[in-house]
Amino acid sequence: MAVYTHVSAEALAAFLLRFDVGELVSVKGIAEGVENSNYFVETTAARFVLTLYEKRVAAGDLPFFLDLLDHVAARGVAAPPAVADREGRVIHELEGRPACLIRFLPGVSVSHPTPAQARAAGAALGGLHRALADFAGARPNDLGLDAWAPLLARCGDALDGIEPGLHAELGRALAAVTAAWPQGGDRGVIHADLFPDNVLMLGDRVTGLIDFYFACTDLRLYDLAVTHTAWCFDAHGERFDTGVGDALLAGYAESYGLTDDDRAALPVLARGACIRFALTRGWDWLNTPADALVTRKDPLAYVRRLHHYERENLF
Ligand SMILES: Nc1ncnc2c1ncn2[C@@H]1O[C@H](COP(=O)(O)OP(=O)(O)OP(=O)(O)O)[C@@H](O)[C@H]1O
Ligand SMILES: N[C@@H](CCO)C(=O)O
Repeated sequence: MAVYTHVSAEALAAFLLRFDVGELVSVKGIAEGVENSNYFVETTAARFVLTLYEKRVAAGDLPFFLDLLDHVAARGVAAPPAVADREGRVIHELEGRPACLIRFLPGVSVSHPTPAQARAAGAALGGLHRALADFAGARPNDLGLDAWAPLLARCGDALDGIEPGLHAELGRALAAVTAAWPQGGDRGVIHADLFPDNVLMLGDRVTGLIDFYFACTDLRLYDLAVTHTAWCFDAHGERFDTGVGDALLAGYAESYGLTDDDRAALPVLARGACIRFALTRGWDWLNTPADALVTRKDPLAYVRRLHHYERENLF
């Protein structure tokens, strides 16, 4: 579930009066997502998503995220900008939380992407990178390479309760990745979490890129590596789909370009991405009660992906 903060109908109707968006017709909590509270809101004029930012999104980062959405939406990326109220404000407070009214985008997230859908997603990521090339904002990646060793230490030996030897295994993998990490390379603002659940599609067409709340400044190709880890395996990380992987890269190459040097950098970046998600999932696994309403994501599904990238070059 992802409705942590309840918004009463009265509070919502009063909130909407600040905007030029007609009157409230219906509201419904959105079950998907784990970070924020989200509601579908329908008014007499249009449909919106109301997001109340919970503890993982720092209020101080909101201007960066909202500027980013505006910037890329203005350049034709299907990303949902926040709606300004009559006084031009986009960040509000509702039920004690920072809140934004976001434009609704059509489409659904696919669970088992086909090559055609992966190609479209790769092209959309390339389009996003083109649109971000002249974006002036910056935000450090607090879940980037430098954060992984401290996070591994914070998880500690408790990781071995998930799978015996996991702490040492991730330590070894991290040492190898750190030693091989690219020294240079094109940096910029990236999405950093473009999983299939953050891409809305109708058929083979991308209709929306959402959930930019991990966006940060890092190596541009790390974004493609993250996307590759998220799109090209079954949910357990057991089976790599070559057709989907090739299509994702082809879509990106058509849209942004992909040199031989880029391809050569991707394997280590993908191993790093696997460590990132194994660690954040591991941390959540160890710190979320098993009976919590939020579904915990399996860290081992990312350890299995890591093994694939360690065994062979998938690029
Ligand atoms: N602009 C939008 N238009 C249409 N649907 C949206 C929009 N934004 C979010 N959604 C819907 O709300 C769901 C949750 O949104 P989102 O992924 O941003 O939540 P979150 O709690 O921040 O996420 P996560 O757990 O993925 O980090 C999405 O899966 C999608 O169904
Ligand atoms: N997309 C991430 C959650 C947000 O970082 C995961 O699947 O682990």
